[in-house]
Amino acid sequence: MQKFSHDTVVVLDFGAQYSQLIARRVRELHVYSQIVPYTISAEELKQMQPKGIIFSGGPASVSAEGSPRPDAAIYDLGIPILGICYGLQVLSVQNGGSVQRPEKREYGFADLQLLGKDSVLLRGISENSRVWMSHGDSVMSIPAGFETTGSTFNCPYTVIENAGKQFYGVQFHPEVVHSAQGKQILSNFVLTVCKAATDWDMGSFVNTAIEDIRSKVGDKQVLCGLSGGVDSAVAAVLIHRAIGDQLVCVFVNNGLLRKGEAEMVQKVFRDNYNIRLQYADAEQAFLSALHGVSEPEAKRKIIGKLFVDTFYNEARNAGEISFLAQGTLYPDVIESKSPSGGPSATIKSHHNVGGLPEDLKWELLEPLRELFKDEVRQLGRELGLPEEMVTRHPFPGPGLGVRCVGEITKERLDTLRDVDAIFIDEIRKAGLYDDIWQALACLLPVKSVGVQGDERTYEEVCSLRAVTSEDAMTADWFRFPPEVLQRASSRICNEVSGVNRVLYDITSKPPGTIEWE
Ligand SMILES: Nc1ncnc2c1ncn2[C@@H]1O[C@H](COP(=O)(O)OP(=O)(O)OP(=O)(O)O)[C@@H](O)[C@H]1O
Ligand SMILES: O=c1[nH]c(=O)c2[nH+]cn([C@@H]3O[C@H](COP(=O)(O)O)[C@@H](O)[C@H]3O)c2[nH]1
Ligand SMILES: NC(=O)CC[C@H](N)C(=O)O
Ligand SMILES: [Mg+2]
Repeated sequence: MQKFSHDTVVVLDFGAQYSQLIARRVRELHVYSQIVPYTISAEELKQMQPKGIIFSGGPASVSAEGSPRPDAAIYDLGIPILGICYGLQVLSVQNGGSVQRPEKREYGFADLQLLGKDSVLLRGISENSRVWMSHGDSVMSIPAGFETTGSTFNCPYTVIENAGKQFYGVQFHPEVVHSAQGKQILSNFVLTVCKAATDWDMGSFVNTAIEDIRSKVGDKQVLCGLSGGVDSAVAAVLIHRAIGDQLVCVFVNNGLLRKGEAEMVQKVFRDNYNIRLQYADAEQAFLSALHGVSEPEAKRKIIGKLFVDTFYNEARNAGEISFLAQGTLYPDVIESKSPSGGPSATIKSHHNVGGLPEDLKWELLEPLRELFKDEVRQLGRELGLPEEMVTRHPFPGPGLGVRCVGEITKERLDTLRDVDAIFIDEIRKAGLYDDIWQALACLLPVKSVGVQGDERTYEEVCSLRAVTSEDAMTADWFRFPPEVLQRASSRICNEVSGVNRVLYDITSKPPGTIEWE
């Protein structure tokens, strides 16, 4: 590991769903941040010379045997540390404090009481500031040299510190928006305690990313899966800036695309960019492999593998390929598996992460892997991508395959394409497209009885979904004016043959996910 080129705060990942959110909050302060696995040695960290270290939360209990511990020599590096939740607990235990699981767990909101001590970490924080908790274990005694600066009703040691050593710990999660002054606390740590320089922005991300891509790729060839979505478009333009014609893009028509999409994507790219683009018509291969499959993870694995097979096929016409580039973002990674191979839970295998074959014969090039969607949009603007491209709703690689709930057939896909097109059209006509993070339609594996023109019908049911979100990690259902849903519903039943019932999905994430499968 080399020294970072910017002042950096590293996040030691203990498997929290929120690790990358911590990094992103630090970047919002214009300080570079990167996640590293908790297993990193103190020696490696020393070489990287971070200005500060944040210990993330994590699902384990510090009292459990084999629970994750950082290298204890980290405490001798003289680098400021902030422990969050599990991070606080591990910091306490390794320095001589104790942690136990009390009867009462604490999930949700709490009011932070300040204990009247002058704490740099708590500067500007108000009495009873709302904080968000999610823990079963609690610190029961703090290490020698530490003092408590904040508490809550259920948790006496909510904020602890050893100001001399610049070690801090908080039991709540300052990185989530529900902690009202969380940003201020992170800013106090990063800017005041660590004194990190605020020299990071998307412009410097572009320069660093271009340098990284050049040094990784050398004079080799890269194949990039281009979907027409914002992530792969940004990745392709960024990589093209770095290595020019060593890049070839492949757009796969997997038969699971939306109405008119294949034509549209090719046109936008051929009209606007001078990037080599190959079109792969793989509809038959995808549909026959998916025939009779309805289990979501099985579908995802099949689709992931077929994407790669298609890329291999296309590579034959593209020269000697060494890298597969994808527009993978952080939320794709965290839901599929822990970024550091650590202990977080698998929610679903995103086709471009958990769905990739283990013996992929090319190296991966994923320059956006650490970023969230809104950061990628910012980057797209920085790179001059057209606004309609930058603001497009996300569309998953497995496409309508995971929206045709149950069995996938060409006929059901065509029906779904028509439903989707009407829904999106009505959203655009109502001027709501940009207020919504993502809108989608699913076809459900049930039929319902209806009456049309005095005749009994027994046909498919579709479900419409629209959500608001910041980063796809959590989402809420969009509150439509009723007339928009009404227009969409009557147009769908009138214009799409084979559908006689329309539902609107009012599930947030969690407990739902955005896609149905
Ligand atoms: N039809 C496709 N052809 C080629 N590559 C694809 C296709 N669909 C997805 N991919 C690859 O998988 C990656 C992940 O897909 P994902 O949908 O997350 O990103 P995206 O399509 O680029 O952007 P968005 O999230 O806005 O839809 C893409 O960046 C791209 O590399
Ligand atoms: O490229 C992708 N490949 C996938 O396999 C995949 N699965 C979900 N998504 C998109 O990710 C976001 C979060 O989706 P979920 O709440 O359904 O997990 C939403 O924006 C989903 O559309 C995918 N994107
Ligand atoms: N969110 C967390 O980091 C939780 C820490 C630990 N697993 C607990 O339940 O207390
Ligand atoms: Mg997409």
